[in-house]
Amino acid sequence: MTTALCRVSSNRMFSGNHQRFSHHSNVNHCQMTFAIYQPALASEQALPVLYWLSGLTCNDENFSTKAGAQRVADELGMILVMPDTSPRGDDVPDDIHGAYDFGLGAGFYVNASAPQYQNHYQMYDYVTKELPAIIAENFNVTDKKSISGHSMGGHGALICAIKNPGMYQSVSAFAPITNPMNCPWGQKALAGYLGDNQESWWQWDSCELINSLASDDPFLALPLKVTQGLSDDFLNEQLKPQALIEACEGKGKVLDYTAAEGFDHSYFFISTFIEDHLRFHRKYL
Ligand SMILES: N[C@@H](CCC(=O)N[C@@H](CSC=O)C(=O)NCC(=O)O)C(=O)O
Repeated sequence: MTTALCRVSSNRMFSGNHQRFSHHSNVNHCQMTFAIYQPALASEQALPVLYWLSGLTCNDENFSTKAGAQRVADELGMILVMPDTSPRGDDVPDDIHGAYDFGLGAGFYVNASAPQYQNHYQMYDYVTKELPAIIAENFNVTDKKSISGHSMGGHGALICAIKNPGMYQSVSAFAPITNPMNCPWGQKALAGYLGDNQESWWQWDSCELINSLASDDPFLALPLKVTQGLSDDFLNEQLKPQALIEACEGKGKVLDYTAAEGFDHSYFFISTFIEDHLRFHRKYL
């Protein structure tokens, strides 16, 4: 079924255009907005896509305006697609206290099964199925795609890659929440979106998913890069990079891990390392 796109804005940027579109989402049952950066080269040939998943409190504009990714994407001939982090709208339920770490701006890229959230919070299906189909239908893209993200979105990128062998050429993350079953942000999100019965939680936890992989799982050969600031205020309580390192080691998975001295959790950190990540992905796209 064709999805009607409504152009929200269009700005010339480097050789190409940074644009925002809204559309009805059939999986989230609401209007969604995404951003896309297309180098001018996209008018001559199909280009590969890097999907970027942002973190808590973000919409499509944080990465677009703060990371400085478009200049490098332009040089490398890559399209960037930047979805929102949750469903939106007056009838979309939020955190009951309006907290920043659940509900609006905090969809965690899972498919909710809890009755009060399952109608709208299907962000995993949105970023892995509905949005890629919309992009393929409306833009000049190849079938090559990679995925990256920050914090909640870094974890989102990891689970999308682990759960979809063959879909992505590479995956990377900035300061990802690695083990949501074992940190306050993750426990709150999984309890809220999936319910208190923890039996299904592991299916949305990157470390647990890696632990469950067979020795010949294609994810174990997928290029994976993670950069973590060592002055990140969330490092020990929420992010726990060691859990991911150990999960990868347990499966003999190569992880290109950089511990960046002095960097925090902000977009100052992301903007410093985004070029490294885009060049990393371009090698595989
Ligand atoms: N209370 C803080 C925490 C929110 C925060 O730091 N959000 C990060 C992502 S954290 C994990 O998913 C973020 O990207 N913020 C947006 C930005 O533009 O920096 C707060 O409300 O700031």
